[in-house]
Amino acid sequence: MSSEKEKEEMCAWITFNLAVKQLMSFDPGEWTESLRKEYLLLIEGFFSVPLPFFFSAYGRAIKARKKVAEALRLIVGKRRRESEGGEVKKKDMLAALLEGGEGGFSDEEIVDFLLALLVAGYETTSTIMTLAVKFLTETPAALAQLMEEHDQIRARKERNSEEESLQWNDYKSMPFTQCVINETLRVANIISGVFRRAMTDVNIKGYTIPKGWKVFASFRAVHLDENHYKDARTFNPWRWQQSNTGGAATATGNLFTPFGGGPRLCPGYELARVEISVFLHHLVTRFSWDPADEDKLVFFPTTRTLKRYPINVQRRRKIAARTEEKDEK
Ligand code: HEM
Repeated sequence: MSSEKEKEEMCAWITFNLAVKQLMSFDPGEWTESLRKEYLLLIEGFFSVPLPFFFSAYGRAIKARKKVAEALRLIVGKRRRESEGGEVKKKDMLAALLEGGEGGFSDEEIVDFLLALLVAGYETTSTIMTLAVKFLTETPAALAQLMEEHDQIRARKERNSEEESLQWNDYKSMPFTQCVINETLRVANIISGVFRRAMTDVNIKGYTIPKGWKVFASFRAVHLDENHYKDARTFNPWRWQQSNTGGAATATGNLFTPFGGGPRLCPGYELARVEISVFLHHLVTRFSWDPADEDKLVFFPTTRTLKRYPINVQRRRKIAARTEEKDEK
C-alpha cells in the first residue's frame, strides 16, 4: 500500500463490501465496485444544497440513486426467480426480505429497504468506530480501562476453555465498553438531529408550533448542553458509571437520544452497539496503535474526521503470555 490516501480508501472499500456481502452475498468484484462508486455519489448528495441540476452534487446524487436502485432491482428480480424455482436459498438479508412477512414485500419495497440499510447501517457505525478510536487514543486512562475489561473477558474464556468467538453473555459483561460507546455517541453526534412535522398545533413553553410546520430536534444542542452534562465537550466515559442508566442502550429519556426516539427510533440501535463492542474487543485485545497522522474533527456537513483517522497498528502478545509475564513480576 503506497500512500495514506490509499490506506483510507481501502478501509472504506472493505466496510462497504462487507455490508454488500451481508445484505446480498456478493463478493467484491466489478459489480460491487460500480455499485460503490454510485453509492459514494449518493452519499455526497445527502450533504449538498438541493439544486436539481445535473451538474450539482444533488443532481449527481439523484442520478446515482436511480442507478443503484436499478442495479439492485435486477438482483432482487433474479433472486426472486431463483427462490421461486426452488434453488438453494442463500442466508442473507435479501433472502429474509424475499420470504417477507404477511403478504410479502414487493421488489420495489425490497430495493428501497436495501438502499436504506446500506446508507443507515454502514456509514453511521463505521464513523462511530473511527471516532471511538480517536477519543480513546486521546484519553489513555479510558483506553487502559477498556483494555483491562476486554483482556479479562479473553482470559476468562481461555481459562474456562469457552468458545473463542464472543457470545451474548460476553457482550453483556462489558459495562465500561457501554460507557465508552455512550460517550462517543454523545460527544460525536454523528446524526445531529431529526426533522419532525407538527401534526397539530403544539404548545411548548409558551411557544406555538403551528400544525404542518417542520421542526428540527437538535440532539447536539442537548448532548453538549452544560446544564445536562458537566464539561459537556470533554470525552468522559466515567460519567455514565454515575448515571442511573448503567450505560443502557437508549438511556435517560430526552437527554440522550443518539438513535432518535418515538415510533421512528433507529431499529439498528442494538445491532450498532453490538458491532462497535465486538470491534473494540478485537481491536484492544489484539493490537496497540499510534496515530499515523494529525487529524481533526469536523462537524459540517456531518461529524467525521478529516482524514478518517489513520493509525499504525502493532500486534499485541497473546493474553496467556501477557498474564504469565504479569505473574512473574
Ligand atoms: C452508531 C450507529 C447509528 C446511529 C447513531 C443511528 C442513528 C439513527 C437516527 C438518529 C435515526 C433517526 C431516528 C428518528 O427519526 O427518531 C435512525 C434511523 C434509522 N436507522 Fe439508524 N443509526 C445507527 C445505526 C444503524 C444500523 C446499524 C442500522 C441497520 C442495520 C440502522 C438503521 C436505521 C433505519 C432503517 C432507520 C430509519 C427508521 C425509520 O425511519 O423508521 N441504523 N438511525
